[in-house]
Amino acid sequence: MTTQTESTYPAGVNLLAKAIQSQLEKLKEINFVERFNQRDVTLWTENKDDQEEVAHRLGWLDAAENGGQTVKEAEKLLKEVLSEGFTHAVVIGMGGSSLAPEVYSQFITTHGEEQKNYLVLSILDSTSPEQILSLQKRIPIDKTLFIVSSKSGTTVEVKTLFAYFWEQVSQVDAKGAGKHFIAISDPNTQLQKLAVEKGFRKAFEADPNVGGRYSALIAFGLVPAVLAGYDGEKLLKQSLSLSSMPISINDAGVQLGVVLGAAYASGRDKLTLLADAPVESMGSWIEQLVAESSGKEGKGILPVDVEPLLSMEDYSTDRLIVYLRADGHFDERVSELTASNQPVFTCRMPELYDLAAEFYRWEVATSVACILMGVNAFNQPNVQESKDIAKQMLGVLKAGDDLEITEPLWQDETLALYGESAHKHVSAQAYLKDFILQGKSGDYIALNAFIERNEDNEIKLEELRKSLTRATHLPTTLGFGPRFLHSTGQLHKGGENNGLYIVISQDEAQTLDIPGEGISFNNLIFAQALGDTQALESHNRRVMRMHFAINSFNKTQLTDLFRL
Ligand SMILES: O=P(O)(O)OC[C@H]1O[C@](O)(CO)[C@@H](O)[C@@H]1O
Repeated sequence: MTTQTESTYPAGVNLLAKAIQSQLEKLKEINFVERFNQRDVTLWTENKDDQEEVAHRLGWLDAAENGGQTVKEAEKLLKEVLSEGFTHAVVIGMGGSSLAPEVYSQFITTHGEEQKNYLVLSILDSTSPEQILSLQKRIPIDKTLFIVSSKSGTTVEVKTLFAYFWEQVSQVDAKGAGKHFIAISDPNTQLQKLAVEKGFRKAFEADPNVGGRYSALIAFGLVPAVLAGYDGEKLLKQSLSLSSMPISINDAGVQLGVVLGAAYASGRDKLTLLADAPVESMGSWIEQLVAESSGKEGKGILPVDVEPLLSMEDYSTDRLIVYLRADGHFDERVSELTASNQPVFTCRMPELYDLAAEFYRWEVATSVACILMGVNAFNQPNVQESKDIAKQMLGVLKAGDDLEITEPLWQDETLALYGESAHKHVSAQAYLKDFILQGKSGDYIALNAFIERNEDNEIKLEELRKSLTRATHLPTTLGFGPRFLHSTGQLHKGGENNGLYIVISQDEAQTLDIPGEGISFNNLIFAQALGDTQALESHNRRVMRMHFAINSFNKTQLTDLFRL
């Protein structure tokens, strides 16, 4: 085994040198390298049942070696659909089943010269009626291939979005609807059965020994990547360049994992991601991987993704900055951050196919950081809670009953506020100010918005993030629901109790029914917002829900509401 000292680490993290050294000693003490190479599941948990699960979650270590057949089948599929005139593809999936495809899709469009035979790939991971309809407007439905992706095959968003698009496709091609759909799922799931029943064009079986968030280099990532124009063999080869076992203490993934662990041990638990535009989506993928893997048992690394650029004095001292560098746009900013005493680690991705190695680096890094933190990187014990509450609410709505909603703290014709307050106030501003000013050093503010994820809403919420940090010096996060429930949702409930959660829900202008369910997507997204709010409350989190009337969110100046 090679020994390593902190001096082999990049200068950007010199500030963490002592902590890095002590994490390296910790790894040596536990005989990490040998045990990792033997796939010793006790590295992650002492619980026997959990160890059994971990044993079925390490398949990602062999993904690059085993992916050849999937790539061949995906290439054959691409040829076939192109020859039949298909031009577009849409991934219907959540979390691990959709975030890597989003990264693949974004990065290749910035390398147009490498994209020869391909389908225009979009991702649908929302139950917002507006978002579903706006995607539908952007695709020629008769020339679109729907990729229904779900490891478990039972995820509610995937099932309902499939039902909707199956009906839409059937209206233009009643007999041949199945030809517009493929499935990616573990063997023998409900989704695999559905694919047979409905005559899907193809169903890919994913490796069941790989968890959702570690699936970028198996069928869930590879099939959409090939359809988007990547050379699948090249992706696998690039990933192999980093992933050939046995692992060593000097490997890029181990190094990043040690930095994450050292930052966490030094109280820098806010992993601030700075990403160049071509790889901006990589931030969401890392967010899920790191938050869902580490955020449990009162611990966790909080990814702070797509944060608006702040003045140097607004960056709190609980941060580690990681720069995802594709074109060097943020080089100057990185110098400024380093000069103002922030540790910065840079991941370089100048070439398209660097992506594959980068996915692998982060998978190793996350699993190593979790060992150092003493948490199991491969389970998500709190994800089910919001889903259960939402399911129970949908049962109530299906039975034709009304949901029981607590009295608002405050209400006018555009907005209602729900939460707890020690004081009575006469304005929404005063309640919101009280809520935010509970924040103290080490806390963060999370905006959990169950609305359409589009540019206008992103800009609006970005402005709010900026003004919240300016006033409080706290980091902010932004998650669109239900997408974030499959990502940071685990950490919100299972991690440290240091978040202030602002849940945003709204009445949407248009109603969109879910075929065969007797309820609408409007009901579903609302139940998901309420379900998550209640799950957060049950963990004694500080939560304020803002519910907007139809069209009111668009018209409200959020920074006026939050006058701090
Ligand atoms: O692929 P599935 O089974 O639909 O799950 C989607 C996502 O949901 C989660 O299980 C948790 O919400 C993620 O870990 C996973 O990536």
